Amino acid sequence: MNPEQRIIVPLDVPDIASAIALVERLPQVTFWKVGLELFTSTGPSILEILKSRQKQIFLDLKFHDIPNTVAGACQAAARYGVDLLTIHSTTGKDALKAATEAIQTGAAQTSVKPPKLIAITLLTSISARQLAFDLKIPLELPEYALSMALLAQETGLDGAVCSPQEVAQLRQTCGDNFLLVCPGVRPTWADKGDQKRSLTPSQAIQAGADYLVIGRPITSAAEPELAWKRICEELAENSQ
Ligand SMILES: O=C(O)c1cc(=O)[nH]c(=O)n1[C@@H]1O[C@H](COP(=O)(O)O)[C@@H](O)[C@H]1O
Repeated sequence: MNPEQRIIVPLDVPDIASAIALVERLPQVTFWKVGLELFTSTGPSILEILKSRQKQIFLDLKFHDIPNTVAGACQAAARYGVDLLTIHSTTGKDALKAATEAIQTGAAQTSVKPPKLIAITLLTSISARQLAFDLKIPLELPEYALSMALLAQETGLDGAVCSPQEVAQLRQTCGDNFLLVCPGVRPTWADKGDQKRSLTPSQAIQAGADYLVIGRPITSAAEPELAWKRICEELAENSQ
């Protein structure tokens, strides 16, 4: 895979017109993420639009509910024929297991490939301090993120979403066949915004990420195509 194909750009926009405008402005992007904002606003029509343009789709709905509800949602999502789908590790073993079974059922109903189901370990907007003092988790952050990834792996999920700061450890422990997707990635020249545990795109790839989710550094740039190009050039330079 060339470095550009490792970048997933989120369509974090409020409506379908803005989503189409962004997709048309960045024709080089092969992998788009549809998340809570856009899917809640447009429903599945945006997925059909992306598919008609031969794009890969990360449907990032971050499911978090009881096993029965999560299974129903996963089954429905898998019918769309998307490439990646998210669920929180903290739904627990029963819900994760139910989800892995449900995506097979859903995909079979529409004769599509099941999505890769990946687990959120710990949102990249949470700092070590917030984990300890707000969420009252009595573990060091890297240990917590790793335990959430291992829970997902043991339950049969395809991979995990983690911050670039934890990806090396997860790669080492979970092995090469476990898909690792890193949001919270920031080039040196971009604002961190609400991301708390970031590294640069090159650092994240070198640490073992399969895919990077990079949003605002590209989508909020005055000229998104130039920001995209700059990131791709930095990745290419550092992959030699
Ligand atoms: O699942 C995700 O993609 C995700 C998980 C996570 O822990 N942190 C995180 O930022 N994301 C998503 O990654 C994207 C990051 O966007 P930027 O911060 O603009 O680069 C957003 O669409 C988030 O919803």
